[in-house]
Amino acid sequence: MRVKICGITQPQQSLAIANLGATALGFICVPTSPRYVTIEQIQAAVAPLPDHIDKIGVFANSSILQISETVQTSNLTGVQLHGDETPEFCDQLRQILPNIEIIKALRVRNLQQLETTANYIDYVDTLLLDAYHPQQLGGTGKTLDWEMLQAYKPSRPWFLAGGLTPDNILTALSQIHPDGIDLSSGVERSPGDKDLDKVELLFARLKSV
Ligand SMILES: O=C(O)c1ccccc1NCC(=O)[C@H](O)[C@H](O)COP(=O)(O)O
Repeated sequence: MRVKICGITQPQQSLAIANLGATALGFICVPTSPRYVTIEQIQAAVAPLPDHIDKIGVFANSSILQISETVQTSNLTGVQLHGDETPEFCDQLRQILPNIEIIKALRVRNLQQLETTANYIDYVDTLLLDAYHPQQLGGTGKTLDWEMLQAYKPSRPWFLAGGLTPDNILTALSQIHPDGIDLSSGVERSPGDKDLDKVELLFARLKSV
């Protein structure tokens, strides 16, 4: 299973988290986020990482130009679209960045919204389901309604996100079977400052899955 740790801000934590078992690291390119990182910070965090680690830039309602410039200058391998990007936008981005993984994040609060994820299937590589929050786009620590996701089987790989922690991860995975999981605030001391003990505990617990 893929495990993405999101909201990395400190270059020295990036390799440490990869060495603990993360398969993907996420860098927040949303200026309003407390986890926002500049292109220079992403470059420093990405530089020591081995090739097999996915390096994902997280954007929300950015322009195609902004995204493609950041991807190219930061050596990212994927983008996560965490705003209100349409399927058409994902399609256009695919034309510009054909070899980059496109992950569409959807903030889901009910079954009707869950069904709209089908609109993206033809235009993205991966889906990511996050919790809805009225003021914040991501990193909220809020969990989704896991019961609603028990029968969710899209024809694209998908990540479960939203309020996952070392303490609730096994409960979540006993109920639902995503292709990957994404954690941010559940393995932090404060926004952007990852707690390596919590990350280690997470991977120790995942060994039993
Ligand atoms: O983390 C942020 O601050 C953020 C801000 C704006 C858009 C997206 C953001 N994070 C996206 C992520 O991938 C988080 O990992 C995801 O929302 C889960 O967060 P958490 O509930 O804290 O595990």
